[in-house]
Amino acid sequence: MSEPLLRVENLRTQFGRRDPLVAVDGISYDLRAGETLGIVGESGAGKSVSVRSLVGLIDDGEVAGSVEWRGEELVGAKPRELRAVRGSGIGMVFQNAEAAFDPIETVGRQIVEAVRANRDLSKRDARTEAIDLLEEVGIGDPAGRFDDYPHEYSGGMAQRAGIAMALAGEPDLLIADEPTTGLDVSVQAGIVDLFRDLVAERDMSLLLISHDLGVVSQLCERIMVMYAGRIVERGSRKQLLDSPRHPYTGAFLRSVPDVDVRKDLEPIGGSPPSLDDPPAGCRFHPRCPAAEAGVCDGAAPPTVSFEDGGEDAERHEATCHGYTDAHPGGDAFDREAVEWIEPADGAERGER
Ligand SMILES: Nc1ncnc2c1ncn2[C@@H]1O[C@H](COP(=O)(O)OP(=O)(O)OP(=O)(O)O)[C@@H](O)[C@H]1O
Ligand code: NI
Repeated sequence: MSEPLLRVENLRTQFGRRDPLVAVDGISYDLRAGETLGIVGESGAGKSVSVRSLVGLIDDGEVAGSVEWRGEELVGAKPRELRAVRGSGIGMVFQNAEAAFDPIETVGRQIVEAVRANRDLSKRDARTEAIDLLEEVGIGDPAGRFDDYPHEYSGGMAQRAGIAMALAGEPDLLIADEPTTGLDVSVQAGIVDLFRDLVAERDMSLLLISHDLGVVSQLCERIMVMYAGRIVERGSRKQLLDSPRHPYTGAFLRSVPDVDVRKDLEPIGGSPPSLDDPPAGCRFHPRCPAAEAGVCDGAAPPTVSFEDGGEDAERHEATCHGYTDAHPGGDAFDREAVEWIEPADGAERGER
């Protein structure tokens, strides 16, 4: 297997010192070339902070842990190095595309600048490249729209132009944070198709953040579920959608419209905890229908692994007390399926 492009280890981001708010609390994952990984979760789970922390975009908080990009450590790297990585290796797309542009400069000139910042091209060649990029992202009449100002683009076109900006440095990884949120449903579908084409044609990796499981499951082979600053479950799209193992994942799936099946939605009761004083034990326990007093509110839950999904199965893991003997369990917890149990930090090893 090739070395991962991105290796995130125990990433932790906090804001404030006296009463710190830990927005991202020790998350780890790898991303290899060509992989598509989605992070889903409710508002406030720490999804955006987690990806901004990767590339030096947290200016008023402290980032700890390790983020290796092609073997190069990014946590604590110099601003110049981080800018270089953001310019060429990693492209970023945000929800509010218009904010990626300077309102008083034309879209075309800004893309030319982004192209030239990363590649040694003449002005003329960079202009041709910028027009090609606008065409690639689906802007009709790209040469004609080159001299438009950002506000002259519709929301969907601005998002496409933002993607063109992110592609200007020929990135190997595209990080997109809620790239379709706030757009009309029909416009969203076009953006999803665009990402799918770009990933396939450019052989890029994609790290997609969204509260919209539909969008993530259309684009990502692997999915991680984040709750209150931590990853509570990870696996392939099929593993998570067909056999969710964490009660939060199950509740999350029941709370969002299905990609293709109509069903009754059940909102998750209660609200996510505040991250400046999270609940002890499993952070989901106050909302969890299967929570067990004395177990789930005690030690941090263990991470358990499941072997499902057939031959090319992903690593499927959930961080939950329900699979240990300390928990009375029930139908929701298929203990037979657990292959091994690894204690999370500070958690006791669960007996099988
Ligand atoms: N600059 C900051 N200073 C203090 N707290 C912050 C800052 N940025 C984010 N937070 C807090 O960090 C937590 C995680 O926020 P984040 O934006 O990552 O959530 P999210 O999962 O992306 O949610 P959403 O779907 O609403 O975008 C929230 O409690 C938020 O208030
Ligand atoms: Ni966010």
